[in-house]
Amino acid sequence: MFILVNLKAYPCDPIDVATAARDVAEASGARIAVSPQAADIARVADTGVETWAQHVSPNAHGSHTGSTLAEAVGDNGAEGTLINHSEKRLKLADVDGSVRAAERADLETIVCANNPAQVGAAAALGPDAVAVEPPELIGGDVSVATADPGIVEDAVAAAEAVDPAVDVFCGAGVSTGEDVSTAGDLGAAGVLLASGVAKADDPEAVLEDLVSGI
Ligand SMILES: O=C(CO)COP(=O)(O)O
Repeated sequence: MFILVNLKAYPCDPIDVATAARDVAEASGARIAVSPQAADIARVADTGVETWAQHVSPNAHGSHTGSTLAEAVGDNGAEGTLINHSEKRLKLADVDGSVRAAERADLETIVCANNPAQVGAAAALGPDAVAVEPPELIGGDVSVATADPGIVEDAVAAAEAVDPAVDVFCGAGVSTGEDVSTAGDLGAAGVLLASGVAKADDPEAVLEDLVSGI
């Protein structure tokens, strides 16, 4: 199970979380990545933790003011990127363009989706993975795998029907090792989470609990 911690725009210290994630990953052998604000990618990557962008733009180099260029993200130490997060929705053509931009920059990709139908559409674009995150459960206290196990199972089936090579993640409300374990039992290859770590008083303790569920 891959654990990806999305820091969104939460007011946590990205270096504190990155250092904790690096240490827990090294001690446990678990794969843990941190996805900070684009402006923080280089210094988060410098801690040695696996670093992901929260978004890359569909455009290549050129006259695109305000874009998050995939090549720049990669040059600053990111190994992968989320695309089409629920809080950063893109048009279908731009999801495709962002996946292609990430591929050109050698970034691993996870395309997020609201539901199993969107998971199927996202899988057809050929990312490395897709993630199902019901928007109504994001930021809540109950894990998607507990609140709606069927949506995870249906997402796994939807991706499998389109492209068995595409892994399926789930996210929303994940905060404990038990949540990680339940997600794995439903067929997820990993989890995305944010508030459980970013808002924690002791992110390292939460991460240690999370990896206990792998
Ligand atoms: O959006 C998410 C991860 O990308 C999930 O957020 P929460 O873990 O806060 O529910």
